[in-house]
Amino acid sequence: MKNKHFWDNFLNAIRGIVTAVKNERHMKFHVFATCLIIPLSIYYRISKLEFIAVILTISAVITAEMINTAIEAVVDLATSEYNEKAKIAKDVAAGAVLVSAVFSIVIGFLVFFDRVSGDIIKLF
Ligand SMILES: Nc1ncnc2c1ncn2[C@@H]1O[C@H](COP(=O)(O)OP(=O)(O)OP(=O)(O)O)[C@@H](O)[C@H]1O
Repeated sequence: MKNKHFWDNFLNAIRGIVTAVKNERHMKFHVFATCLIIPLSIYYRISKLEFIAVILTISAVITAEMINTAIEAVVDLATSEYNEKAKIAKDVAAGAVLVSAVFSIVIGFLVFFDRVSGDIIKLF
């Protein structure tokens, strides 16, 4: 019985991820970026610590985007009228995505810029 409960919750969570990817343009971009960054990390043999930073960054961005999506859905469910509290909830949730996205760019720059630019220079 407990196991069934666990699997139901697990499947609901997977469904939540699939729904977010299907419906949210930004989520599609995050998945695309992840599919690019992981092989790039392997190709450049980045250190374990750098990889930890990359993974944490990816999960922070995706998590923030999913929470933002959930908050947008709940706010839209609560009101279709203009509401100052609705505005605060949506703006703050969007702000969380922006914070994580900005730091992901900083981490990406610190980890990959020298390596990628070095390879590009070698090409010419
Ligand atoms: N009910 C509302 N009351 C007040 N302001 C709102 C309301 N709904 C949306 N807004 C404002 O409009 C902005 C955009 O809201 P919207 O729901 O279109 O989300 P979005 O950022 O465009 O996300 P997405 O593109 O993923 O749907 C919000 O950040 C908020 O400032």
